[in-house]
Amino acid sequence: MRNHKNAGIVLESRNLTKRFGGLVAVGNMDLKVHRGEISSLIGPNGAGKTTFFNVVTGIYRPDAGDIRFNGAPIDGKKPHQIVELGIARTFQNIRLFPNMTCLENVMAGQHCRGAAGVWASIARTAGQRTEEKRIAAIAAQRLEQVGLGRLKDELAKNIPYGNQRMLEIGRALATNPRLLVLDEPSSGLNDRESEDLIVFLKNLIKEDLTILIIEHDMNVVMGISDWVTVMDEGRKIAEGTPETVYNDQKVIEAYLGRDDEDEDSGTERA
Ligand SMILES: Nc1ncnc2c1ncn2[C@@H]1O[C@H](COP(=O)(O)OP(=O)(O)OP(=O)(O)O)[C@@H](O)[C@H]1O
Repeated sequence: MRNHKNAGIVLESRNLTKRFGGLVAVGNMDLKVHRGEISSLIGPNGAGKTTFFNVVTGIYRPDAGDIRFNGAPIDGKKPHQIVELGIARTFQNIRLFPNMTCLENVMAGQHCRGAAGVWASIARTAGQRTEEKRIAAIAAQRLEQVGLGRLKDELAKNIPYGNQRMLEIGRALATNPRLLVLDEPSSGLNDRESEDLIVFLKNLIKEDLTILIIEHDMNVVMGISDWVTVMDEGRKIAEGTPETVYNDQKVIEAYLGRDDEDEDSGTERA
């Protein structure tokens, strides 16, 4: 049985389906994310994980099924509305503004949340200057939190890759989310950076935050997750504690492919 840290369900999808033409990228996905936990979504390439995230964060409308955030339906809402409701995300391929400073990148995250929008803020009308200062102060705090305070005036394109990943997380945090959705945050990080990321994320959930993460690195998955859901070919094929899932035959087969390879090599999947 699952031993929940907290009984509340932050995010729930029921029968969620997204098709691309004849391809069922996500099919009848039921998923529950519990408050204050780190839930991982794993599965082989093309399993439908990012598509699931894209539906949750409003990039795609689902073809069927529904999604609830804190009990209220969110399917069909626009990405900025979903941010306003308290879901922030990062992307598999880093999406920063390369020619803006680190501080400006994090500030942009908050502007996306505000009613005025980023373009109005860039225009810097008199009435917005105070707001601008407030936003800069919050952004500076978030930069410190992700360990990049000293780089605030550097252009995003000039900082190391691992720092860019943390900058994206800082930008997401600046929207003050209740649920942080991270698409392969350890991708491209070295072992040391991945370990630091695990510690960082574990500390984050102590702040009453919930995390849903797509992750390929099994060391990260095992080290971080309270609960793991496994997708393959658009479907949920398993869920449970990291240990349960890691030893699940269906999961081992999904990672190895469905040919009759050496069965002992199941422990090598990652
Ligand atoms: N915009 C799109 N148009 C058509 N097909 C798409 C689109 N996005 C994803 N797909 C297809 O949907 C399926 C699921 O893709 P998705 O990117 O969600 O998988 P994934 O589990 O995130 O994979 P990976 O781990 O490689 O990122 C794949 O077959 C993919 O080719």
